[in-house]
Amino acid sequence: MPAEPVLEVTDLVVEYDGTTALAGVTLEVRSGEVLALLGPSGSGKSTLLHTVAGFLLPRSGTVRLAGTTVAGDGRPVAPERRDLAVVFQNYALWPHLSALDTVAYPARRRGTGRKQARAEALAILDRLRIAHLADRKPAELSGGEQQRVGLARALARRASVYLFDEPTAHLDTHVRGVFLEELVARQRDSGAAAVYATHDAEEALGLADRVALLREGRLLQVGTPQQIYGEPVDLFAARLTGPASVVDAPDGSAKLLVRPGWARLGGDVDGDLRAVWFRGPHSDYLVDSPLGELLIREPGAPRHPVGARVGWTLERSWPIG
Ligand SMILES: Nc1ncnc2c1ncn2[C@@H]1O[C@H](COP(=O)(O)OP(=O)(O)OP(=O)(O)O)[C@@H](O)[C@H]1O
Repeated sequence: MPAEPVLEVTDLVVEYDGTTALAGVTLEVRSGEVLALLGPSGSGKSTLLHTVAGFLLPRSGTVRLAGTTVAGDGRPVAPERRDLAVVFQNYALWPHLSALDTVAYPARRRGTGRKQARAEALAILDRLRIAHLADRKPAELSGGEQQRVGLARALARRASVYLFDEPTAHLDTHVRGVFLEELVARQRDSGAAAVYATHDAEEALGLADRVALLREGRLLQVGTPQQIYGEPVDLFAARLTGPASVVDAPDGSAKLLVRPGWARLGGDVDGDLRAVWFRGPHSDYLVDSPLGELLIREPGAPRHPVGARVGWTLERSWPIG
C-alpha cells in the first residue's frame, strides 16, 4: 500500500448549535484505499463527510488533503476548491442536461473534447447498465435511475478522494453490486482514496480495505474487515458487524464472543434447540446450553427440529469484556 495519506483528520470536533456531533475523531486514508465508516444512525458519519467536504466547519481539529490543511487552521479552503468527488444521498442533477452530458461534464471541465468526453461518459453509463438512458433528462428518470446517473458523474470525476454517503441506499441489490465493483475497480486504477459511509455491515466488510466504527461521534475501532469482525473491541462493536453470541468459557474464566460460523453442531457440549431458521444457503440454530445461548450457522436446510437435544463444539472464539 502506498505510504502517503491523502486525507488526514485530526482531533476533529464538530457541533451543531452546541450539540456535539463529532467528539474528537482522528483518521487517515491513503491513496488507493477504501475506508468504510460504519455506525448506527446519528453516530456522525454524514457530519464527518460534510466536514471533510467543507460544507461544515469544525469547532476544533484539522482536515488535511494531500498534506495541505483545508480546515481548522487559518482560512478554510472552499468546498469547490478541494480535490474531492462527493456522492451524497440526494443527488442534485442539472435539470437541463441529459444523462450523457451530465456524466461527460467532468471530462469537459478538464478540457477533454466533446466527442471524447461523451464516449467516456457512455462507457461509464454502460458499466452502470444505464447506457439506454443516455438521452434522458432528470425529469424523465426514476429516482433510482437518477441516483445511478449521479454515481456515474462521480465516477467520471478524477479526484484524489471520493466521499460516499450511503450512495447505494435506494438501489436494488443487482445494481448495488455492479456499482460497488465499478467503484473498487476505479479505485485500484486511479489510486484515488474513498471514504464510504454506510450502516450496512456486509457492504462495509465486503468493500473496504479498512473499516472505522463510529459511535456517538467517537471512533470505536479502526481495522481491517477481518479484525473488525473477528476481534471487536466490545460487544457494541461486535453487534455492529453481525450476529454475535456471548457464552461462558468452559473453565468459567472469561466471557467469549462467538460468531454464528465459529461453532458447529455435533460435539460434546449439550444443548437444546430453541429455534431454527432456514435462510436459503444456510440455516441458523439457536442453541440453549449450560455455557449460554448461542447462534450456530450451518450450510444447507435444517437438519434438526426445534426442541431437539443436540451436541455442539466451539471452534473459535474471542474474549469479550
Ligand atoms: N443539521 C443538524 N442540526 C442539528 N443536529 C444535527 C444536524 N445534523 C445532524 N445532527 C446531529 O448530529 C449527530 C450526527 O448526525 P449525522 O447525520 O452525522 O449521523 P449519521 O451517522 O450520518 O446518521 P444517518 O446514518 O442517520 O445519516 C446526530 O446526533 C444528529 O442528530
